[in-house]
Amino acid sequence: MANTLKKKSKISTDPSTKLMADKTPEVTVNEVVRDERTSKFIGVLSLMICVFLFVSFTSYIFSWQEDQDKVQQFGAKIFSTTDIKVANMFGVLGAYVGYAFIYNGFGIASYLLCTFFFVFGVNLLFGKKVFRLARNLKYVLVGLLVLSVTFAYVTQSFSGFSFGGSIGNIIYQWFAKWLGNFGTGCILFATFFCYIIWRFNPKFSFAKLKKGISNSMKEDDKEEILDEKQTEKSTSTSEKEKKEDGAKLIIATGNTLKNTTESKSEDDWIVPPSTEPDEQLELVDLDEEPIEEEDIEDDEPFAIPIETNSPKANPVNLAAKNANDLVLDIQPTLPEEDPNEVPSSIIVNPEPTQAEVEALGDYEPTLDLRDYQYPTVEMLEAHGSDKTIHDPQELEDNKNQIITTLKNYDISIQRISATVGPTVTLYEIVPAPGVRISKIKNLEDDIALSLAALGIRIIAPIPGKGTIGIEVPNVNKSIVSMKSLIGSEKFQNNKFSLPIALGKKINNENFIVDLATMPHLLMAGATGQGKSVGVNAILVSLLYKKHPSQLKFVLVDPKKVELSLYRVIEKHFLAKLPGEEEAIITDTKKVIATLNALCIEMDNRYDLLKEAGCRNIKEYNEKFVHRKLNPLKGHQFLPFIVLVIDEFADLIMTAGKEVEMPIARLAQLARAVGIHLIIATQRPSVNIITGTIKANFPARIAFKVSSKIDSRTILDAGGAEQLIGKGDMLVSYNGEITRLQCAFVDTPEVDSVCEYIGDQRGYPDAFLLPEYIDEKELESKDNNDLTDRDSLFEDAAKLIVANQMGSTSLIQRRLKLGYNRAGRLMDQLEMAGVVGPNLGSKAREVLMKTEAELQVLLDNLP
Ligand SMILES: Nc1ncnc2c1ncn2[C@@H]1O[C@H](COP(=O)(O)OP(=O)(O)OP(=O)(O)O)[C@@H](O)[C@H]1O
Repeated sequence: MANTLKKKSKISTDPSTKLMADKTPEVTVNEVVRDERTSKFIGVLSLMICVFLFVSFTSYIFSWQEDQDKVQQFGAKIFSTTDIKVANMFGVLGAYVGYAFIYNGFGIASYLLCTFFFVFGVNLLFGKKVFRLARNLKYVLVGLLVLSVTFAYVTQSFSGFSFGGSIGNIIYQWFAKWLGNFGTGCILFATFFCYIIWRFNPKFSFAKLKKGISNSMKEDDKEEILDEKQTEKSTSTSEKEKKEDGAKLIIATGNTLKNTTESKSEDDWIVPPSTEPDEQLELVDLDEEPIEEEDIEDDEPFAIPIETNSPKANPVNLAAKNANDLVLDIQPTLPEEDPNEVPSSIIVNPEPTQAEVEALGDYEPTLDLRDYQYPTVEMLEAHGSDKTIHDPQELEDNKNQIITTLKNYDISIQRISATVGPTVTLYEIVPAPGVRISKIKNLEDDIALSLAALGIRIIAPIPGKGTIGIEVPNVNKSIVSMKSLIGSEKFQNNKFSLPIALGKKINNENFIVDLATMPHLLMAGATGQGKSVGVNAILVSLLYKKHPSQLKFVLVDPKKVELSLYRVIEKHFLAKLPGEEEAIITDTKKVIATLNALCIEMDNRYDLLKEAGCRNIKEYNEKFVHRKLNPLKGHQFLPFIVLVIDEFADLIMTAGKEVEMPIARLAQLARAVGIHLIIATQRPSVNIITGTIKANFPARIAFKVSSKIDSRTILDAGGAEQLIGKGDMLVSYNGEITRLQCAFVDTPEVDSVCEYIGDQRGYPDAFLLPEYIDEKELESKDNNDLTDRDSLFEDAAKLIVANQMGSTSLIQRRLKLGYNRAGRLMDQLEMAGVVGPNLGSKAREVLMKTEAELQVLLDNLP
C-alpha cells in the first residue's frame, strides 16, 4: 500500500511502536511448530516410544504371568498404589501398556505399532521422507486386524497367553460363529493369498503347471522350453550389451512393459501408465541406490538402460532421456540359428486403439522421479526484518526540501504524496496548472544536487499517471528476502510456466513474472551491484516451482565460481554435452559447442512440433501427456531449457561471432520450443551488447552502472547510473521501466536448497544435449571414404534397419544431429549398401531387411 503524506498524523503518532516491533520480533506458535528443531524433538520422542513399546511388549511376553493379575486387580490405580512390584523391564508403566495392548488389544500383532513410531520418528529426525508414513500406517492398521485374528485362530487350542489379544479373539469368535472354524480358516487363507497377489503379482503359467503334472515332454512343451531358452539367450545377450555400453539402469514400471522380449502387443510403445502410481509402486520400489542388473528377476518389470555417455551406444538409446521413450531401447539380438526371421520387437507397431490409450490415462512426467520433494521455504532466511522501515521525520524533511527546491526554480506544485519502498521512496508531484513538464525534466540534475542525496531519479512524467516522480533513497534500507517472495501468495499460486521472483517494487508489491513470456533476459550492471544475487534469485525461484522432469539448466560460468554451487543438482536439473564430465561450462570452446548443440536441440524440437501439428511447447507437451503422440516416432515430453551465461562479455571478447550467432538464433527462435536465455554481463558496452543481441532481448535488467551511456546501452534510457547498488535495479519489461529492489538470496541459502535437491534420487546422468561436431570439420572429410566412417555410422545403420525407413530426418531426430551430419551419414549408408539411392521427397529404400543381415555387412566393412 502506498503511504501518502496525507496520512501524516497517523504515521507520526506511532513511530516508536513500529521501530520496537522491528527490533524485537515476536515468536509465534506457528513459527515454533514450523521450526526444524521442533520436528527433530518429536522425532526423538517417537523413537523413544518405539523402543519403550518394543521393550514393554517383549518383557510382557516373559513376565505376564507375574504382572497380569496385578494390573487386572488394580487397573489404572496401579500407578498410585505403593508397594507394588512388577517384573516388566519398564516397571508399572511397561506392565500396564503390555497388558493393554497385548492382552486387551491385538496380541502379538501389537508389535506393528513399534514400526509406526519408528517410521514416524526417523522421518522427522532426518527431515525427509526416509520411509512412507501413509503406506506404513495402512499396513499397520490392516496388519493389526488380520494378524490378531490369525493368531487367535491358530492358537485357539493353546491355553494361557493371549496371542491374538482380546480384539483378535472377539473378531475370530464372530467369524467362527457365522462361518465355523473351517470357514474362518478359508477366509484367512484367502486373505493371505490375495495379499501375495497384490504385493508380488506372481505369474501363474498353466502350461508349466500341466508340464509339472504330466511330467512328460509333449510337443507344445518342447516349443515352450525352446522359446524360453531363446528368450533367455536374447535377454542375456542384450544385458551383456548393456554392460558393455556402460549404460546405467532404471526400472520402468507398468504391466504393459513387463516382459521385454515377449511383448508383442500393439501398445508396446506406450509410456508406462502413470496415473496409478500406487499399484506400480507395489510392483517395484525405486530405491535411492541404482538397481543392479542381477537384482532384476524375470517377473519384475524390465530394466532398460537410459542415457549413456558412449557415442557407440544403442542408437535409439541416445535419444532416450526420459522414461517415456525408454521402451525404444528394446532390441533383442536376433538368434543366430534363424537369421531370416525378423524379431517381433523391431517391427514398428501400429498405432494403438483409442480405447487402449484411454485405458492408460494421462502420462505424468513427474513420475520419472516420483519421490522428488520440492525444497521448503524454511531453507531460506528472512535476513532481518522484511518490513519497510519508514521514518516519518525523514519523509517530512524530504517533502519540504523538494517543495523548497522546486520553488527556487519557480515551480509551484498542487499536491505531493510519498510511497515508501524497500530502498527508495517515491515522491509523486502534481505540478500547478501551467508548469511545463520539460522544465522539471531539464532541472533534474539541479534538483538532485539541492536534495543532496545519492541515487535520485526523476521520472517526468510517470507513464500513465500524469504526475512527476522523484525517487529518493531511504536512509534505512530494508533487505527484500527471497523467503518473503517465495512464501508469497502470488508466487505459490501462480500458473506461470517458469515463474521467477525478481524483487519488490517501490509500492512493496512483489514482482513475479513468467520467464516463458519474457522470453529471454539480459542482465547488466557494474561489478558488485547485485547481478550474481539476481541470477541466483532467478534460479532459486525456478528450483522452488519446477520438477526435475520439467526443467533443465545449461549453466555457463566463465568466472568459474559463480554458479559452481549448482553442481550438486547435475542429475536433477542440469544439461550437458554427451561425454562431458562437468555440467557447468567454464571453457569458451565448450560454450560454442554447447550453444550449437542447443541450436540443434531447438531445430529437432521444431521438427517434433511440426510433426505433431503444434505451435509451441505447451501444446506439444499437452498432446504428449494425453498420449496423442507416439514415442516410437521420436516424440517425448520436452522439458524447458534455461540457458544462463553469467559473464557474457568474456565470451564475446574471446569468441566473438562464434558465440553471438548461435545466441542470436536461439534468442530469435527458441522461445516457442521452450528454450530461454538469461545473459548477464558487467560490461554493458555496445560491442558486447550488440544490436543483434539487444533486438532479441526485449526484457532487460539494469543494476547500477557507471554512466548514462551504459544505461542507454542496456535499457535504451538513462536512469541506471542513478541507482544505489546492492540489488537496486531497473527492469525494462513489456515496454515499461520499473524500479525494483532485487530479492536477496545468500550463498548458504542457495547451498542448502541445492543440497536438499542433490541429496534426493536423481536421473542416472545429467540431461544430454545433442552431440555437436563442427560442420567445417565434417566438410573437410571425404564422404566417399568408407574407412573414415562417422562415429555414429553403426548406430544410424541399426536405427534405419530397425525402423525400415531410410529417412535423414529420422537419423537427425533420434540421434540428435544437425542436418549436415545426418545427410553425410545417409551418404555413407548408401555407399555401404544399407540404403538405396536418394528418391527425392520419398524415403530411401532400406536394402538390409534384418539386423543379422546388417551385422554381416558391418563385420565385412573395411
Ligand atoms: N538484492 C540485494 N539485497 C541486498 N544486498 C545485495 C543485493 N544484491 C547484492 N547485494 C550485496 O552486494 C554484494 C555484491 O553482489 P553480487 O555479488 O551479486 O554483485 P555482482 O554484480 O555479481 O558482482 P560481480 O560482477 O563482481 O560478480 C553482495 O555480496 C551483497 O552484499
